[in-house]
Amino acid sequence: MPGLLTSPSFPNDVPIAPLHVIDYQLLVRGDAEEMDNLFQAARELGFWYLKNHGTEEDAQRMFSTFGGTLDLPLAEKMLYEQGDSGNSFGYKAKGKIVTDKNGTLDCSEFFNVAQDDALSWPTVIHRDYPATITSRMQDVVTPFVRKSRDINFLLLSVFEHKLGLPRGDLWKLHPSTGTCGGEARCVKTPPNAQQAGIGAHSDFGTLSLVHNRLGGLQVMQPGSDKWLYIKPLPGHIVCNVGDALAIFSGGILRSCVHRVMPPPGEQARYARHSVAFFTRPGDQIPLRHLSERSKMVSDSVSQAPPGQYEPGATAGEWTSRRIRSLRLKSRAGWLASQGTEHSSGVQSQTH
Ligand SMILES: O=C(O)CCC(=O)C(=O)O
Ligand SMILES: [Fe+2]
Repeated sequence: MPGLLTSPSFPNDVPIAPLHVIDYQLLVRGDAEEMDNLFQAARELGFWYLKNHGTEEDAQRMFSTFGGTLDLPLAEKMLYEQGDSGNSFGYKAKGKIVTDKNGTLDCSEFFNVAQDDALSWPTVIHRDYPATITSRMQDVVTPFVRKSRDINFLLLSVFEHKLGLPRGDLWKLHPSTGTCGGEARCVKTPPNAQQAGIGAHSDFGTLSLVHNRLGGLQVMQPGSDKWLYIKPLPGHIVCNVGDALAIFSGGILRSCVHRVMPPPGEQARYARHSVAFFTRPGDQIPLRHLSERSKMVSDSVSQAPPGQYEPGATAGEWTSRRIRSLRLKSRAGWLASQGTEHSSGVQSQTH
């Protein structure tokens, strides 16, 4: 599959975001310095690389499984289209989402598989998927989802500790009973694209794990108006904080605006695939800062405008509202889909 190649190599004349590299194995061992590094990365930019995570082969199998699915004829993929009701699971066709305030439509397609469906397989919780996915659910998708979720839970335990929250406080917002919006995704953008694959947005979940082969992912540092590329590093996951975790932490952890542009330099001639896993809170969990549980969070909330970290919705309601707005294909939808980063002045959406 040519689109999965890492060559031609990433050019060295484009601006690159200076992300911290976090060693997962050091976190597993409870290394205090690495925990500090992770906390610093999540507070500053909300993006970091993760190495030694042990899921590289699982991710490679996801690229093949989902890459093959996205290569199916359009009519077949459309049988699984997510629709306009605010549901994220299934297929998102090209041109369904606005990427900027002028109403420019996106050129990316994705396939999303619900964490709930992967973990309960063969019991269906949300929806059905094409045979290219169901035939690999047990040996590819479910292990990827389970391992990615475990990684995020370890990262959350570090954040609990560093935020002064009681142990388990962030975990329990992601219960294993009931439904949640967590999902695995593969994004594909065509070769020689002339517009954004995914417009500026912040992720609306808790934590995202992104496996990149070709470049194109860009992030904007808080207080800057410049886009910086995130250079794919072999064997490294790009991790980022989503809006829900920014809200729970009263803004201490940053959910930063990012987008997907055509790959830089010679890489632009190829189709680009990425594989991601999104941890999202349980659908019934109220999205609200945890200031009653941590003095650090309460101090942060007390300095923010009233209501900033209290959108007045459950995680499930909020996610579906955002997706519905994104698909309105209008300037109004674009504005309504903005997440916690609206305060930065960047015109962003949430995904
Ligand atoms: O494709 C990527 O590198 C990132 C995708 C992304 O930001 C998203 O799906 O929310
Ligand atoms: Fe994203």
